[in-house]
Amino acid sequence: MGTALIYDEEMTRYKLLWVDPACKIEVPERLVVSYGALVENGLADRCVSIPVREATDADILLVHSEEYLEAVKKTPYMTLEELKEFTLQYGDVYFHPNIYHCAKLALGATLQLVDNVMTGKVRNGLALVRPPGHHSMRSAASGFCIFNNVAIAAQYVKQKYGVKRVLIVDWDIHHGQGVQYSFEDDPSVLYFSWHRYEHQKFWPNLRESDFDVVGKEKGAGSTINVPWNKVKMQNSDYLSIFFHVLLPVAYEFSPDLVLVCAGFDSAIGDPEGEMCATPDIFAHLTHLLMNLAGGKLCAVLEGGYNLKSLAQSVCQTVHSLLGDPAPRPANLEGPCNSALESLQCVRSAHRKYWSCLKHAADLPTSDISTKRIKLAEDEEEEKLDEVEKEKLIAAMVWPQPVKRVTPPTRTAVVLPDGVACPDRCKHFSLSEDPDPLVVQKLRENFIKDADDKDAVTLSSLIALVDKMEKNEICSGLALVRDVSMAMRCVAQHATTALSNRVLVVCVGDGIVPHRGTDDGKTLVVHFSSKESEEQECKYLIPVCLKKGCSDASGFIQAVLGLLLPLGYEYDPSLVLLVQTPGSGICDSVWQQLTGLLQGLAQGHILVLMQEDERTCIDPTCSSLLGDAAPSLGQLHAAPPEDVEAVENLRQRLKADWKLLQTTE
Ligand SMILES: CC(O)(O)CCCCCNCCCN
Ligand SMILES: [Zn+2]
Repeated sequence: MGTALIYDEEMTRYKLLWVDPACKIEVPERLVVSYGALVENGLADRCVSIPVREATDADILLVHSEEYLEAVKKTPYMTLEELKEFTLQYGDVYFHPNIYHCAKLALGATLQLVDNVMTGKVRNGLALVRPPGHHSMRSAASGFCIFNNVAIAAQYVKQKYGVKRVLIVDWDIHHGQGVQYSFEDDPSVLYFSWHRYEHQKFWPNLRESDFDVVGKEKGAGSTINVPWNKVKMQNSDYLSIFFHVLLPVAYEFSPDLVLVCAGFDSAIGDPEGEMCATPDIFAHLTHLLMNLAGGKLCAVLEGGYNLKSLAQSVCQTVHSLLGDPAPRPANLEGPCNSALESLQCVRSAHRKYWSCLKHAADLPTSDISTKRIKLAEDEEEEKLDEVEKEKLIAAMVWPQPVKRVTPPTRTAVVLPDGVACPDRCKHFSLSEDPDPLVVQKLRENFIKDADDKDAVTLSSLIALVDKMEKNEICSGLALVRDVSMAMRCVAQHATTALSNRVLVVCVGDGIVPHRGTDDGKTLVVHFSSKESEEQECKYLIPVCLKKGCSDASGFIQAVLGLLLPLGYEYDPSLVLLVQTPGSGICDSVWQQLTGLLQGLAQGHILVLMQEDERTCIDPTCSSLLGDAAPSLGQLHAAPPEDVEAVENLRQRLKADWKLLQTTE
């Protein structure tokens, strides 16, 4: 299934008609450069183009009041003076004779997107719209927003499709208070937002944007606010929040649909956000959400005011929606102290609502709520000259995102004779006889007692890894007689011949390679149900889960809160995913794991399985080909000893692996 792109240039036909410093950044060029970049990069053509429609009154009244709608309906006939007058009653927003029309198109575009995703015409998509929506409230426009596109879309799918649970991820740098107000007592809509806050000093300066506002009555726990109390947040800060707050809760919540308030003012260079996360981070944020809800993800443009980082971030998002491998998450360090403080506060505030956070630490000693009051007092803090600051931010530079080309072959498979090659995959076997030298070396190192068949298989694997290195093949699956031997051989080849870093993920109680773990060339993470005799060290991490990998909840929480942070910080060039017999892992969990790991190593993942594991071939290939993994359904609480085991591991390893930190 494809990716929808919904855009109409009519939405560029309104703009600010008078002087207002607060609104001057919201310009038509935002859409022009975004759509232009998609066309220029050949991305628009790869999407399914869906036409916009005008939202109806009924659509708008799903969230907004009649009196508000009636008032907005009058604006097309107002004079300039009347528009200015009308605008004064709201904050940081402007009206224009054509903005009501455009607001109906923005909402209509959003609803077209959710209709096409919900009816299975497409898997996911992006609605490139303005005016944005997440600040507008039942009876008020706010923050450039007229109608609350995403909040209405959530009500719309609940009403029209009987959707039980909707996750809204708001990665715009402003708090979408309009969305929060719409669902604060509604447990069926989980609203997650991070936002520049600076202890309530940043717009919209609301007390209810802080981490301790979690929703009301039945909705308690279904509002997650992550305040950024400092600027210059980086990729590591954003990923830490995904790994240790959003993803664990999202998997426990198990939404039927994911809506994204896709604001890109959280990217570097933006005058509003003043953050330092690079556009390619949106490749990962998108990818990490794409295995939820069976892949049903609707991204709707909110903010983004640096025309260069906006266009790049939009392209990164669409690349990922199309299933293109993400660029490697280069040189991540740990979250900064301020981000850690927010992370700990949010996890602590939600401890009692989400079993995945049950073991979260208490509020940090330096309780940041007191800072809120103190800082609010000394308002006259020196304000950097606005113009100077804007010049500095506009002068920010960052590396051009790497080109994301999908290799000619997406997935190659090495199978025993007589096993059919799954469709869409390419059967891989050695074109010519194995190089005698290579075989000789293999014999010496790995296959003393094995027969010639092994030699051919191992030579095929080496050839396959070489083609992945050259980006001729993206990913691979091999069914082999002896997974441990194959694992050691591939790891050895990849680290020596190709001088790469290899992340080896072992699932099941097989044997793990000890080689390479001391010099950091290999990082081995081994999930099993048995206490390991292996000596834990920085690069050899045994994860012992009571029920092994058979308990979906315990396992997926270990993947999200432990394996992904390790993998992203390690940043391998190849991922080796090995399933040893008796792992007990079920297909859908295995597919989630395979899907999530493809965010690493530019998607270069080689899966090794025992040759008699025939049933796993199709689900594994489906995931390697970029199909979304099936939803795991609502997860019950993980076995307490597993949550504890992962928590203890994190505490022990966080000195070496900064992305594992969850407390100051
Ligand atoms: C969609 C959105 O969240 O990006 C809208 C942001 C509105 C910002 C209002 N204040 C602007 C102050 C200018 N320095
Ligand atoms: Zn914003």
